[in-house]
Amino acid sequence: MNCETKVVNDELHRTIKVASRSGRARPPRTAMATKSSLLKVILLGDGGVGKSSLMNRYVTNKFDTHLFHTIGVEFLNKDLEVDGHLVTMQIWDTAGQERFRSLRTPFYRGSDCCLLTFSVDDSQSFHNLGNWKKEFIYYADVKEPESFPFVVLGNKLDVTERQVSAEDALQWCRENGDYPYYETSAKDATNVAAAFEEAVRRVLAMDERAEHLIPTDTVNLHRKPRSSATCC
Ligand SMILES: Nc1nc2c(ncn2[C@@H]2O[C@H](COP(=O)(O)OP(=O)(O)OP(=O)(O)O)[C@@H](O)[C@H]2O)c(=O)[nH]1
Repeated sequence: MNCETKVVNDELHRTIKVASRSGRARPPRTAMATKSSLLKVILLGDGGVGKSSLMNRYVTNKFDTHLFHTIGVEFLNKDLEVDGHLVTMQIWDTAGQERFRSLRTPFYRGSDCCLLTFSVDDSQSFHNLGNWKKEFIYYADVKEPESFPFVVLGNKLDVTERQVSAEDALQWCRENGDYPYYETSAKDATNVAAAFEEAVRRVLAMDERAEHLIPTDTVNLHRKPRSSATCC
């Protein structure tokens, strides 16, 4: 793959695990931060739907018609500014083929957003979205799946023969958690940046909500004092 791509080793995996955690356990990023925050965004979906191509298109603006299947995981970083927030998006591309399952699942933990990807010319890849979501929630150990930010991508929009309609995809998104849906083409770059930026917006919105939930230790001033026990 591209020379910027880093094949993840165990040492790096440990570092990433310490840096972030799923289930929104870490403190929220400050609004309008001057320092860049690190966001881990993971691409999941069947083999061949175009996950590596989407990542490469977004980060390097290149497209390759003859990509090898990903084995395990790879990632690329991209710095960007979204709505005044500086972020470094760490995009994790995973192997979609079933035979590489055990090589990809250890890297789900710590993801801030999951991009569930299918190809609009492959109905099976669309029907498998639910399985990808389940696999992610289980291995990432997501504590609150209902509020976890998923974004759905229907890739290969440039192909002429579709097997999945936009209506069906939108319905799946509505019924499974009201997820944003983007139809993309890694080949001609349609909507690729918009989809990744939406992932960042979803994460930042989660953080802002978390900031408003300030836990307070309250004392009930109206509670009757317990009658003092008689001594001896
Ligand atoms: N026409 C078209 N082809 C695409 C598009 N995106 C990817 N492809 C092609 O689809 C094939 C598979 O793309 P990959 O990016 O390797 O797919 P993947 O999901 O990463 O596959 P795995 O690594 O096996 O999980 C390649 O031949 C790409 O050139 C697209 O938007 N349009």
